[in-house]
Amino acid sequence: MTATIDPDPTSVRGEIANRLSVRGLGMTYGAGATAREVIRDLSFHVAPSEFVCIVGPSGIGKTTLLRCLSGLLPPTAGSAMLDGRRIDGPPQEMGLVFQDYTRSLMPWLSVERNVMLPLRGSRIPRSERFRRVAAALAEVGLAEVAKKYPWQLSGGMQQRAAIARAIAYQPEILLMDEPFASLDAQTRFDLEDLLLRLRSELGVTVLFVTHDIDEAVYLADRVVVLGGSPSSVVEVVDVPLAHPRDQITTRAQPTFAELRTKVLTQIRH
Ligand SMILES: Nc1ncnc2c1ncn2[C@@H]1O[C@H](COP(=O)(O)OP(=O)(O)OP(=O)(O)O)[C@@H](O)[C@H]1O
Repeated sequence: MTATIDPDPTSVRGEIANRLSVRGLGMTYGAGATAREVIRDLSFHVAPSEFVCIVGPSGIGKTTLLRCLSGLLPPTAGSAMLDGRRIDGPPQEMGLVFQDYTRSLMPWLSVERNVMLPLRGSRIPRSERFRRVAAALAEVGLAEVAKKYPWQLSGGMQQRAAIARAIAYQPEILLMDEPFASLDAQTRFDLEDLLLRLRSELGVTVLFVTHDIDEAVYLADRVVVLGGSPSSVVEVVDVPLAHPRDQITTRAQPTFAELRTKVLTQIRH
């Protein structure tokens, strides 16, 4: 990452309080008569090891926002900062899982080699790389198809391979754009719990976009609701549900239902 230090108002006596901070971010596609302003003056932050979910109606600019945060798309206004440094290229400590997972896997590489890809060129010893890849594939239930090619797998399996690649990289921050959208309910629950475990065991910071309000409430410490056109943050909902969370008992709690209603109300407004 190329980075320039920028004084960060979120700093506390010189210490960085937030991992990610987004300040007054704006994004306009195109210029002149065809310009389309998608995001305006959007601000929020993510603390170290925090799990933040972003929800909002389709087309509101969630993917655009993640592309700006991952350094793939420069915002046209405001800034996105990682540890007080302006993000202006893909940060090394970030792992990404985007919606278009089918395009992110290389068809000429086996599943195992695809998952290994981000580790190539690193100083991690070969044996450790293979260990990490095998562990990540086992976590997402793909150990049996390690030697197959992406085009030999179903859509859901390809999506899990993309998730395994992000896990094997062991990023400090995970940016995920509807990573579980095409998975069956049971696999989805398993992978949600895997993410929560990664956060509690390794302290990974997660920013997670989803259409599924129940998923957002189940996973998050805070849910950021986007709305408006151009979009910005309309509400940030704290999720005080206890950890470890459980797919059955957590979702059955009255607080869970109240939070779901609160988020849904904001989206519908
Ligand atoms: N490269 C681009 N050029 C022009 N407009 C774009 C481009 N990418 C996205 N848009 C527009 O920006 C808006 C926001 O798109 P984006 O994909 O960020 O929304 P989203 O909230 O992620 O949508 P969904 O929930 O349906 O995935 C849409 O109207 C889309 O058409």
